[in-house]
Amino acid sequence: MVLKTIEYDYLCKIVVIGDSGVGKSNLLSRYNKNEFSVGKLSTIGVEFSTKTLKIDNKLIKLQLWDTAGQEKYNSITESYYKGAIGALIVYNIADRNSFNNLEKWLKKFRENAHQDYGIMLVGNKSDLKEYREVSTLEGKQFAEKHYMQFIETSALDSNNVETAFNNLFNFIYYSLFKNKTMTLDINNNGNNNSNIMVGDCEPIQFDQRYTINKPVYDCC
Ligand SMILES: Nc1nc2c(ncn2[C@@H]2O[C@H](COP(=O)(O)OP(=O)(O)OP(=O)(O)O)[C@@H](O)[C@H]2O)c(=O)[nH]1
Repeated sequence: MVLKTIEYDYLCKIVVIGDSGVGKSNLLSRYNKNEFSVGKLSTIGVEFSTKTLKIDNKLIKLQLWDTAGQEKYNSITESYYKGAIGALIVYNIADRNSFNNLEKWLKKFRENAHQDYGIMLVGNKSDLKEYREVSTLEGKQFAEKHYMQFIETSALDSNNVETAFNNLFNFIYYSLFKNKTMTLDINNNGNNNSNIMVGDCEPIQFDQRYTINKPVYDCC
């Protein structure tokens, strides 16, 4: 008999999307390994990493899919959204074009992902202050209009990188398991939980481990 070790209670797939060069791979390597690289080659297709978090005594394994931003990979990367329940949509605050393309990325995600349980809009390269082309207010307003959280980060100097990922995971976790009312922490004031209002229903029941694909979502 083979005894299988339970490595996690739930597996969640999250994609990182946005134009080529906005810093998706570096945000992930900063978050996962505290590393930053200059001149790394563009991602080909997709790369992924995993992270396991313990929340409310549950082990949540996160699969973070780093997709290629280059147009030529568009048709294949869309297939990688399958089963995803959350996303970080990234633009570069010093590149107006990458901001103008956000609607396109959002549409692709909402059309191809399993479900939208949470999206974090990330304005990366906040260290490039003197080259800024997109104001913080524009970022916030876009996020509010499209029901996303918002944060500005720098993979270069690490500013807000951990907060961006952690706030998104918190948001998704509570949307999935507690079915609560939430207000978005658009200002990201640093306290991950202060904006979360817990509803009074039971956690959603799943019929097996890795069942994020078919959530029973009628508890309230
Ligand atoms: N100044 C600054 N440069 C950054 C930052 N993040 C990434 N970069 C640089 O931007 C370039 C592109 O970064 P990547 O992380 O490869 O971008 P990507 O979005 O993964 O690109 P694709 O793989 O082509 O989709 C690299 O030269 C990085 O060093 C940042 O926060 N600040």
